[in-house]
Order: sequence, then C-alpha cells, then structure tokens
Amino acid sequence: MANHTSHQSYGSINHKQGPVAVIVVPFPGQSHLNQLLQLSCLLSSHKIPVHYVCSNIHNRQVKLRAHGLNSSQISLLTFHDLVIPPFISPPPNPRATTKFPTHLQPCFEAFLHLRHPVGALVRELSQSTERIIIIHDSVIASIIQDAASIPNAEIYAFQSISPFTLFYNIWEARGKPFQLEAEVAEIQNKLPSLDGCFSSEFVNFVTYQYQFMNFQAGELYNTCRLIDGTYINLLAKLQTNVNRKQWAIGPLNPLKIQEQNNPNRRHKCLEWLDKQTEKSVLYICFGSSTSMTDEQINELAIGLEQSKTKFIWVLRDADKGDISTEVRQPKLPVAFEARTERSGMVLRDWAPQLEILGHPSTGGFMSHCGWNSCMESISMGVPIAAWPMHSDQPRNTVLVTQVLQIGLVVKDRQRMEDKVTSSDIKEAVRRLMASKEGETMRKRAEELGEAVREQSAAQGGVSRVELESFIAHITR
Ligand SMILES: O=c1ccn([C@@H]2O[C@H](COP(=O)(O)OP(=O)(O)O[C@H]3O[C@H](CO)[C@@H](O)[C@H](O)[C@H]3O)[C@@H](O)[C@H]2O)c(=O)[nH]1
Repeated sequence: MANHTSHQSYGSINHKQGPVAVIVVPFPGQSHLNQLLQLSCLLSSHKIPVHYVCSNIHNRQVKLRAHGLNSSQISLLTFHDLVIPPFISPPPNPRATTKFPTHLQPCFEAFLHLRHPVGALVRELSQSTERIIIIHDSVIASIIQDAASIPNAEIYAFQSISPFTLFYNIWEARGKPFQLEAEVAEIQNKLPSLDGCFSSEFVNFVTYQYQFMNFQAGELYNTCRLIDGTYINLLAKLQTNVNRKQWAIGPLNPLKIQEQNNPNRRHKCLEWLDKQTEKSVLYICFGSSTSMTDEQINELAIGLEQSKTKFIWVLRDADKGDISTEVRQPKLPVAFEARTERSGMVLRDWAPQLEILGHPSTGGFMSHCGWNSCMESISMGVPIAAWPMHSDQPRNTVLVTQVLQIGLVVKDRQRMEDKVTSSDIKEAVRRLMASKEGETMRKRAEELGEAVREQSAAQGGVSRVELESFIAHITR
C-alpha cells in the first residue's frame, strides 16, 4: 500500500503526477472516512492518482475497517499520514442527555490543526500537476481554505449525508427562502425537529465551517437520483448552489462483495448465515457513534429473545476519537447468549456489515439510520426497523419509512433519551419480520434495491453517467 508519511516536509513528492491529481480530505469519523475511501477507490479505478490525506491514526482506522473493497483497490491510493496534536479520547457517556457523540469533539478540534500541513501538501502537489482537485468532507471546509488561492487547485465538497435531510436542514436554517411544492411541503410538516440531535459544540464547529464553503466548484453526493433526485434539484435552487455543479454518484458502497475471494478469512457470522433460511435473520447494528445504557441493552435483549426471531446483533460502544484505546464492553442480561445460542449471534468486534446485508438469509435491519447504513441497506434491498439516535438519523428515518416506505419506526419518542421498552422492540421485530406489512416492505425494499443497483456507477446506470460527467469535468 503506498504510504507517504508527512510531518513538516513533503520532499518525496517530486515526480510528475500527470495532468490531474485528486486530494481527498475526510472528516475523522468512521462513516465519513469510509465514504471517502470508497470514493477514492472509484476515482482511482478511472486511472486518476488519488491522495488520501488524513491524520495517521485515522488512516490506520480506515484501512483496518475497509469493507467490501479488496486490497488491490486500496493499494492504488497514496495515503498521507499527517500528525495532529494529542487530544483526549474519553469514552462515550450513554447517560448523557443528548445521544450525539460529544466525546468525539476533542478529536474534531485537534483535526482542524491540519489546515497548514494540508495547505503545504496541496501547494507541493500543485507544482507537479496541471490541475489539482481537492475533495473534502463538507464538515471540515476550513482545513482546505489555503487551497483557494492556489491557481491550479479546484475544490469540491463531499456531502456525507442524504440530500433529503440536507435540503430540509438548510432550507429551514435559511428561513424557508422559497415555497415548496405540495408534496415536498407535506413531508416537511412530518419532519421531527432538530432539537437534541446535535451538541451545541458541534453546531458551533459546523457553523464556523460555513464561511469556507464559498469557493467550492461543486458538490458530490453519496446517493442516486432515484432516491434523492427531487432534493438534489432543490439544493441546486438554494442560493449558494446557483453556480455550483452537483453530482450524485452513489451508492458508493461496493455492490459486489469481495469476501468470497478469500474463503479462509470469512467471518464466522457469514457461515452462520449460510445455515439459516432465506430472509429469516434480523441484523441489528447502530453504527459507530451510538452508546446505549445497560438498561436499554437489557430491554433490547429481552424484546429480541421474546420475538423468537433469528438475529445478528452488533453490540459495541460508540467509537472513541482514537479507536486504538480500550472501550467499555456493554453488559447483556445473565445467560442471554447461552439461551439464544441457536437463534442468534452477538458480535462485539467490527462486523462485516455489507456482507451481512448482502447475504440472502438477512431479511431485516434494525438500524439507527446513519446515512451509510441507509445506503447499504437500500442497495442490498433490506427493509429497516428504524431506531434513530441523533444527527441526521431522525430525518433519514422519515425518508426510509414514509417516503421510500421500506421500513417502520421501532418507537416514536418524544425525546431521544426516552427508553424503548422490550415490548415495543418485540412488536417492531414482529411487524418487520413476521407480518404481512413487513412482507410488503421487504418486497418494496428488494425492488428498490434492484433499481438502485441498476442506477449505480458500478452497473453503468445514471450514477455512472454522473461519475463520468464529474471525471470529464475535472480532467477537461
Ligand atoms: O460493526 C460494524 C459497524 C458499522 N459498520 C459500518 O460503519 C458504517 C456506519 O456508518 P453510519 O451508518 O453512517 O453510522 P455512523 O457511524 O453513526 O455515522 C455518522 O455519520 C453519518 C454520515 O455523516 C451520519 O449519517 C450518522 O448519523 C452519524 O452518526 C457503515 O458503513 C457500516 O457498514 C461496520 O462495517 N461494522
């Protein structure tokens, strides 16, 4: 794997890069690192040199957890390991009043120190390349501010969330600048408020970034027109996007899973899935930033056991800012694993989510509705039992359950911190996995999955057309 370790000097980049090189700058959260790694592989498969620029600890994380991609795809990328100042990496607080992972804030703040090293790297690469393209996560626009003055640099923002949620958030924040058509307005009326979805520190962090969002030449979205077309068009209508190009090139997650290439390294849960009947297993996972109290885990365990549904449950605390440090091992009810030995599996390590969702035995996904999980479930044709926790998740839930109608809400809650009881969980699992209503959702999810896969860049659909249009634009 190519690796360029950068501290103060970038002296080893002196070869001619060719007409265009891409620098990708992700945000240091697993689901952001992951999407930009997938995008990097997609671009480098079109013979464009791609530099993945991040802190050393997060580069290690993204390579360790890369899923659905094979090592030869990743080896085409040049990783730049930049150094960020030491930061405290506290554990998440499952009892906090907001479910937002505030414990990651010191890591986010430390990451902003990459402005100067990133600026120096862009300057250096710009000397050996006719045009340098920077694609940065929209949440850290300030880091690439110095590139704006480099004459042959062009900057693009990558949005890691759904245009659906993004549009409504911006439209509301800007004081509802234009009227919405009836159908779109009707959905807006159904959206939950953003109260409690973010910490005030994170709101301040993101607000600070806005001022650096004026020099982008365009935006990239991990979605396809079939899912988000209406909202991509509406985003284009918002004032700041008037002169910006937009490309929807998702789903970025691989659709053909590579794990079969190496049967010796197959995860034990996939072998267990092989033995189950088609569409019978519920997969449960709340991404990388959810932390539940032991009481809530207890309710989930009881509800699951009483539902008598087969399951794979990823039970892990939220990531810390530095994932190499130890995390809490959440507790299960006494003897739960022994009692459910035949009907399910509890995974405490990083699970192969894409492979699980793509397995024929998986028939449902209990999810917090993080955007990666939504896209992965949609593209694998799996319906969702939505249990949103924070950020964009409550609004993604509306997209999944009411707009796309491929899922149900585990429990409508007044406040995110309200406990969901075992009987709510049992009922939601029964509805999704063992009712006519669930069957209809599964059918719709399968059809949507098929249509989305057809639209994908991998299969030559509209997302491929958009990807090619983006590549033609940056290599013009
Ligand atoms: O054991 C695991 C757990 C997770 N994953 C992967 O990790 C990613 C999780 O991403 P996502 O579903 O987006 O959840 P979060 O990690 O919680 O993502 C954060 O970032 C997203 C993108 O901005 C937001 O949409 C979410 O709300 C926010 O919580 C997915 O690719 C999963 O496949 C695994 O492969 N194995």
